[in-house]
Amino acid sequence: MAGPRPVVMSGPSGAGKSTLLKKLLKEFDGVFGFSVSHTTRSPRPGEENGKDYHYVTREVMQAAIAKGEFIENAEFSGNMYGTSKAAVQAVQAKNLICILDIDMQGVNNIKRTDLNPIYVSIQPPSMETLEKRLRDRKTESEESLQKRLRAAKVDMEISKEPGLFDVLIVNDDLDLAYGKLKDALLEEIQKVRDTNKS
Ligand SMILES: Nc1ncnc2c1ncn2[C@@H]1O[C@H](COP(=O)(O)OP(=O)(O)OP(=O)(O)O)[C@@H](O)[C@H]1O
Ligand SMILES: Nc1nc2c(ncn2[C@@H]2O[C@H](COP(=O)(O)O)[C@@H](O)[C@H]2O)c(=O)[nH]1
Repeated sequence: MAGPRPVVMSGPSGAGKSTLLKKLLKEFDGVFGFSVSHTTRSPRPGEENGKDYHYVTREVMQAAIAKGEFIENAEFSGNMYGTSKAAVQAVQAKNLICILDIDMQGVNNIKRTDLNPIYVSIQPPSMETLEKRLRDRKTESEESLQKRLRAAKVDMEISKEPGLFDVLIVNDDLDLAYGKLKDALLEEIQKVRDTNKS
C-alpha cells in the first residue's frame, strides 16, 4: 500500500491509546488519519458509527472477512474487531499517516503483511492503575472488565519481547507520555509536512 508509514498503537485496554491518539489527531490535523475499525461490540455513549468504529453484526463481519476485505481481525473480550483494507486505504489516499489502534493479535497479524508500520506499545504504570482507569471509565460490565484485565496481563508480558515494538511508552503522566509519543513520530510527521508543502 502506498503513502507514508502507518503507526500501529497497541497495549492493554485502558492503557490510554485512544486518549493519546485523539490528542495527536487534534494537534496534527492534516498529518494523521485514523483507521476506523469494524467491531461487533455496541457503541458506548458518545461514540459515533463511522468515526470511532463501524458497528456491525457478527454475520456482516464474518461475510466481509470471508470476502477478503480485512487486513487483520481478532476476537477480543467477546467481540470481533478488524481493520478493513478500505479503512487504511481511505487514510492513505489523503497522504496522511494512518493510525491503527489494535490489540496484540492484530499486531501479530499485521507483522505478516507488507504494511510496514511503526509499532508503538502504550502500557499502564501498573495493573492497579489500569484497573482503576477502566473502572473509572464506566464503560465495561464486571464480566467485560475481568476479561480485559486478563488480556492485559498477557499483553503486558508479551509486549516486553525484544523487537516486537519499536517504541514502548508507559502512560503514567499523560503529558509526559504524549511528549514521548510525539518524539517517536517526529521524523514521520516532518516527512508528511515536507511532502505536503512541495
Ligand atoms: N495518563 C493518564 N492518567 C490518568 N488517566 C488516564 C491517562 N490516560 C488515559 N486515562 C484515562 O483512562 C481511561 C482509559 O483510557 P483510554 O480509553 O484512552 O484507553 P484505551 O487504551 O484506548 O482503552 P481501549 O483499548 O479499551 O479502547 C480513560 O478514562 C482516560 O481518560
Ligand atoms: N485486532 C484489532 N483490535 C482492535 C481493532 N480495533 C480496536 N481493537 C482493540 O480492541 C480492544 C478493545 O477496544 P474497545 O474499543 O472495545 O475498548 C483494544 O485493545 C483495541 O486496541 C481492530 O481493528 N483490530
